[in-house]
Amino acid sequence: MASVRVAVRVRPLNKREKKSKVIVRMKDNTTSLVQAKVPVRGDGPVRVQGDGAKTFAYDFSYDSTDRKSPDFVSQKKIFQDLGVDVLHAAFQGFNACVFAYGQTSSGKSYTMMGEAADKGLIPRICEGLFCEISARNEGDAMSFRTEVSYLEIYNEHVLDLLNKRPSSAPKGGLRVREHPVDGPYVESKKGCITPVLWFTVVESVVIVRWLCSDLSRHVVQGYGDVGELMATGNANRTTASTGMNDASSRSHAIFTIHFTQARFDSELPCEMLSKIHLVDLAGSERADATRATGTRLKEGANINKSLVTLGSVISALADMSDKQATKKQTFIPYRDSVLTWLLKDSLGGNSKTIMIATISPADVNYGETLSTLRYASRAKSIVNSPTVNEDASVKVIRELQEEIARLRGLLDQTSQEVLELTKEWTNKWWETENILKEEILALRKEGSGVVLDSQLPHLIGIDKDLLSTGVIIYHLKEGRTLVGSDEASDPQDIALLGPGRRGEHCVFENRSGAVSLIPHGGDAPCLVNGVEVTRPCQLNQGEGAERLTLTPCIPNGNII
Ligand SMILES: Nc1ncnc2c1ncn2[C@@H]1O[C@H](COP(=O)(O)OP(=O)(O)OP(=O)(O)O)[C@@H](O)[C@H]1O
Repeated sequence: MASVRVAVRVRPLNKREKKSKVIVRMKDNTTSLVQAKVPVRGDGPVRVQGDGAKTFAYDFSYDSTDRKSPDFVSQKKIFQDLGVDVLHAAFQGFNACVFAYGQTSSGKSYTMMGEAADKGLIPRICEGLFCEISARNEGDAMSFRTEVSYLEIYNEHVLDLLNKRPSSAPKGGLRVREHPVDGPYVESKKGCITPVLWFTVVESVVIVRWLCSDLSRHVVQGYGDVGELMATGNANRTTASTGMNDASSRSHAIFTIHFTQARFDSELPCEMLSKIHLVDLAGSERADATRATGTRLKEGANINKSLVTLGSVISALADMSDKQATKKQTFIPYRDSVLTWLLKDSLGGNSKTIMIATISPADVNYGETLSTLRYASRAKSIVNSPTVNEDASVKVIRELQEEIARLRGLLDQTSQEVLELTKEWTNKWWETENILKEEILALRKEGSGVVLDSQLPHLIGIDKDLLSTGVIIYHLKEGRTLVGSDEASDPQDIALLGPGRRGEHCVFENRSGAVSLIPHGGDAPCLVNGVEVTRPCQLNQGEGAERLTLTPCIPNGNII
């Protein structure tokens, strides 16, 4: 979201205003209209207006009344404040718009186009654009393309200022249509859209698009090209001498720079398109002040009509921003004039927009100046929603590439997990197999039970607790297997735990599979099938296995 930024500029008194009083004061970013005693026209008797100073705050207040004053604001300063921001926005891929608004002869054309000796914002922005392009061309692998178009809206008709051949201009002017994504554009009156093949070359890759606009677009390579086109367009623009201005613009003029940047970013195509609209509006005028008749009067009426619509659009957008909290929808009358329709994106849409309100310093223009300042103040509340304009197909390619990369990552991660799980499982499998092999023990399922097959004589320790599932197998190795606790002087093969254990409890002697129990006697009782033995005795294995009780430590032990 970005609010429309508003600057107010006051020009010097002109020769028609030499007897007038200066009623505009500027301090920092505020503009004040001081008390004026001027006759106000109306149906009734002439009144004198002057109800105290009115002060407004803007983003910038530019005092250009007196070149000798230390506060004088030059064309250069205005470019530095506003034009540089427009260029930043364009290089970031945003649309931008600067429009000059104000009564006739207040200095709109001077601010936007300027004079040969004192260039205005449009030529300075173009110069700055090419300066920045050549600086960037040296650094990165970015490719730039700049095209310009220049149109005027004269008596509600759109005319191409760069292609004014009578044969090419449809009667009634070019028509404005609206693209669902790109917004309003200009096409031919007949409704047939002439496609134009458009391409950019980035590192030998050609990106091709069809453009559908009958408004001519001119590829420019440097400021020299733009300068020529500007001169052609300005010469073609409808101007006339009026009672207020010797060279009054009788049309609204829109100079548009279509700026495209293309490059490969980590092997992905990246293309940004920015539209910079630089608008010099015709000025509002009073027929009595301009002394217009005939054609000039009709022009003035059309100019005023479209400016009234512009005012309504600004008002509605400002209302909408105020109501934002209540989320109420407001109807914006964009289509009520060609001007507001073409500027739809710039006003409340996808653009970073700046309004320059130009005013006269003279008391005779009090009413018009106050009205301009009020409009400018309203415009400050307009909130736009600029977004970086990426080429749609390039955007899809990038999104798909990103999706592929994401899925690849996921696949790699899953494969790694599968590998690890397989390895873990294989290791376990081999460990179990080895244990089984080592102990020459096989598990065999028979009926509802499990049979332990072992070729070595062994003891099975069964827990006294019937619910316990713990079964321990002790293999009796060839030779002697010592049974006792850790209190014995020699380390014991089978360790007894619990109270009443003796250091050396008994010995199992295995001689080629024949196992004998050798008790130590005394207070280390050994029971075979419940009968205490005090001398060595042979034990059976398999079916006739004995039940041993080595009190109290191996609670029950069977030798199989
Ligand atoms: N800041 C300024 N410094 C010096 N002269 C200026 C300035 N602004 C305007 N002027 C002069 O005032 C006159 C009227 O200015 P300009 O033609 O720019 O007004 P405008 O608002 O575009 O008028 P219109 O709406 O009738 O086209 C011109 O002669 C111009 O040179």
